[in-house]
Amino acid sequence: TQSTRPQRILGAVQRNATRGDPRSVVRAIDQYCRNQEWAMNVGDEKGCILDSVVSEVNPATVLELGTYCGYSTVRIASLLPPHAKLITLEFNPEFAVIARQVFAWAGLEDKIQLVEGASGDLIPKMKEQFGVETFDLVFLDHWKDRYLPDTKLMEECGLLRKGSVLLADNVICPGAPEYLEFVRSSPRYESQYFKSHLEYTKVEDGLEKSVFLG
Ligand SMILES: O=C(NCCCCCn1ccc2cnccc21)c1cc(-c2ccc(F)cc2)cc(O)c1O
Ligand SMILES: [Mg+2]
Repeated sequence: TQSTRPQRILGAVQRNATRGDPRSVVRAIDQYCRNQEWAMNVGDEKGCILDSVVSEVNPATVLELGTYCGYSTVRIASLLPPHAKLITLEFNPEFAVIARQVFAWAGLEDKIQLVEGASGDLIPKMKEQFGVETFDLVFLDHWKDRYLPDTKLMEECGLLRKGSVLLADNVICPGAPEYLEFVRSSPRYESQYFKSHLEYTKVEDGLEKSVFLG
């Protein structure tokens, strides 16, 4: 039977990366997706911007919306301090199966908690079910039309504190126009655009970093 793209990405990791070496896992996925077949990982160019924001925030609690194969999850988790907590939400169970194996190959399964389901259902349960107070960093990389409603939902659920950082992928391509308009015009957010390119292409894309001012 035909393999899926996530299965082929996992195969590339298992063939080319070293167990327990997160950077080699990231490199193996980037080489496969650049040379063999495109996939919607944040990629190496935007990934460096992600790395710099994670290092600057040095978060104790991280929420990632949109796991896919776990590429950005591995990038983030490999930069976290020892007792930090990374929760990543994935809607597609097939993606979740692959991502868990990628985390294991990277040796990061103890730092990452993958939860399956829809953000709109899971965000209101974060405090009671996952013992989270607030998130220091949120990486938005799921359905682009959910960026804005989920940001408002996180505010309503008290999951953001003064200084919480939202980092959103794909604000140009595929685009999240309502989200961009909101964070750039709201007095409760300080936003900054990091111009880059759509993963593995020359098409413009970028990350929007927005600090919640409380
Ligand atoms: O669609 C994208 N990502 C979202 C995938 C689905 C997420 C589903 N999901 C996960 C957790 C979760 C929780 N709640 C609800 C839903 C949830 C995406 C697309 C492109 C892209 C594609 C084609 C093209 F021509 C150009 C660009 C590039 C990217 O970097 C992307 O990220
Ligand atoms: Mg993306």
